[in-house]
Amino acid sequence: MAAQLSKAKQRQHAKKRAAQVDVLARLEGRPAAELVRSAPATTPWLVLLNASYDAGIDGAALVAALAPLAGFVRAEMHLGSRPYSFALFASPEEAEAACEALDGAAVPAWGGKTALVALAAAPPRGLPPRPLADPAAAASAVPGITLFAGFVESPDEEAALLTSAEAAGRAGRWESLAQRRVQHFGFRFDYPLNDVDRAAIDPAAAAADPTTAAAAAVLPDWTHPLLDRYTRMFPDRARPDQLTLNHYTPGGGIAPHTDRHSSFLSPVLIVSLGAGLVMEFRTRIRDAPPSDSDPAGSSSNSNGADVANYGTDNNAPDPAFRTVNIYLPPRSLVVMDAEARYGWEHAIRPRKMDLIDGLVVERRERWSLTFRNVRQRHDPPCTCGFTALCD
Ligand SMILES: O=C(O)CCC(=O)C(=O)O
Ligand SMILES: [Fe+2]
Repeated sequence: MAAQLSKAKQRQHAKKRAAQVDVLARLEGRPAAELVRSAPATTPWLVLLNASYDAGIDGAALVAALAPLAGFVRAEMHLGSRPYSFALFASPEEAEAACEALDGAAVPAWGGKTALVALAAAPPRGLPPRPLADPAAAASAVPGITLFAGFVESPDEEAALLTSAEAAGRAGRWESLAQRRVQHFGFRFDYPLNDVDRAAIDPAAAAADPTTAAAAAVLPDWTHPLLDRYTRMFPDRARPDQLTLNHYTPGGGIAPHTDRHSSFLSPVLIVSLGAGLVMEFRTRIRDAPPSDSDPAGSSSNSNGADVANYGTDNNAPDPAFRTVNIYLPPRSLVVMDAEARYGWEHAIRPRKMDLIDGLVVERRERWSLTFRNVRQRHDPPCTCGFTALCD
């Protein structure tokens, strides 16, 4: 520990540290001796006893204190409800030197807070799984998901899209829902009715080409470069004719749902703007009994207008479902097709932060463009076979 402390301060520090070790042992459900040890280090892990998102330190602040220390590899945080985090070093010796340097030091990146640090007796257990960020991993975990980072080609293009979206909003188009606000283009989704309104939004355009409603649906000019790009990537696919623009502030979200099968065809496209975010995908485990947070035992096929009911823990996955978290970076496109479109639900948990690469990152305002093709009366009905989710 920082050597310059007086004897009295050292005693005080040791007491605080012991109290935090007790908290660690209680929350981890293991004796302290299995969790922390005194020198020499036998593992390359440190326990940062009083540094976590709940303790007021986010991922960036945590790393700011650790990155200058020799051999620092990475940190592992919990999303919430723990006062501690973990740090991995390249060797036990480097972990020990880092512990010596940091324990008892006032850390500027933590607002001057005094660090309480211990050598870990074993690697951490029970860390939350990292959201998938790699497109290949996402595609194999949720069949039918294709993630394209950098679909919107530059921050400038992103800023221009957001300016256009905001301008449309100033024209009074925002519709406020429980945890987000939306604007519809082409065709409007009627949440109380739980179906798309098949009368195209732009009646003049519809009158100009009354042959098919799809041809008459007009998406705003500012979306055309994105749709052209998508059509070049997937020349065999129909050009989307419906857009829902969603706007979320931190803490907002969307309940688990599948975009209504009878309202929309496949695929569904989501472009993320302004900020990235972790999206939850889930599919019911066959034969799992209905859980408390899903009392009817039925999944929503509602286009996500309602407020999510996650029971007591806002972050715990529902055991009745196989759940996969995928990080959607800003400017990315995710295409949900096949099983991902029809057999899985997607959701955004209403919280203010996400766990990205082991670090808690505060959410920022996010806009998403959800492009779809309306299932018109002349289209065949859905025959997906995912009966629980199909209307
Ligand atoms: O904002 C998002 O990324 C999801 C939106 C969505 O699921 C929807 O509009 O149906
Ligand atoms: Fe959706």
